[in-house]
Amino acid sequence: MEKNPTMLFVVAAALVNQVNEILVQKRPEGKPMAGLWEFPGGKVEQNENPESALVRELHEELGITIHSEKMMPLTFASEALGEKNLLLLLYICREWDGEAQAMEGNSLRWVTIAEMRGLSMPPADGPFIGHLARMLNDGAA
Ligand SMILES: Nc1nc2c([nH]c(=O)n2[C@H]2C[C@H](O)[C@@H](COP(=O)(O)OP(=O)(O)OP(=O)(O)O)O2)c(=O)[nH]1
Repeated sequence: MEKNPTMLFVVAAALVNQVNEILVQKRPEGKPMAGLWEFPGGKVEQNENPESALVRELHEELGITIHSEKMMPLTFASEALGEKNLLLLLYICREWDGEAQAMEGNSLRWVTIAEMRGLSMPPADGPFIGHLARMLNDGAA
């Protein structure tokens, strides 16, 4: 990333439970886009790869452990975000260890795709909903 300091590199996960609901969390007050619902995740730090960043973020935010072989790349978004360019990688994951809890006090919700369509989410996340819908309807995930 040193050659491209304007890139904001973020990873996030669509955690899908046994009844095809997806976990979303509310961005807390004081952060950009506060109050919007997002997929759990966060910025990739220096010397991390995307998968280890996602494992770390989900452990910090939700107290769960995911294994890199259980996370499947789903899609990505690339768009301007202030003076930077957000590159947001979305993974889908159906298996993890532990029960998701709001370790950082964020509100959490398990939502269906239909419910997700009614939530206010960051602009980059909009196209993710259609990808997830196709994935879940196909039974491919
Ligand atoms: N986690 C997550 N971030 C998203 C989503 N959609 C989206 O545009 N973003 C953006 C919002 C932020 O600009 C960036 C994530 O940054 P963040 O501040 O939440 O990350 P972080 O957890 O590493 O937080 P921090 O270390 O800066 O406190 O990605 C999403 O669905 N999930």
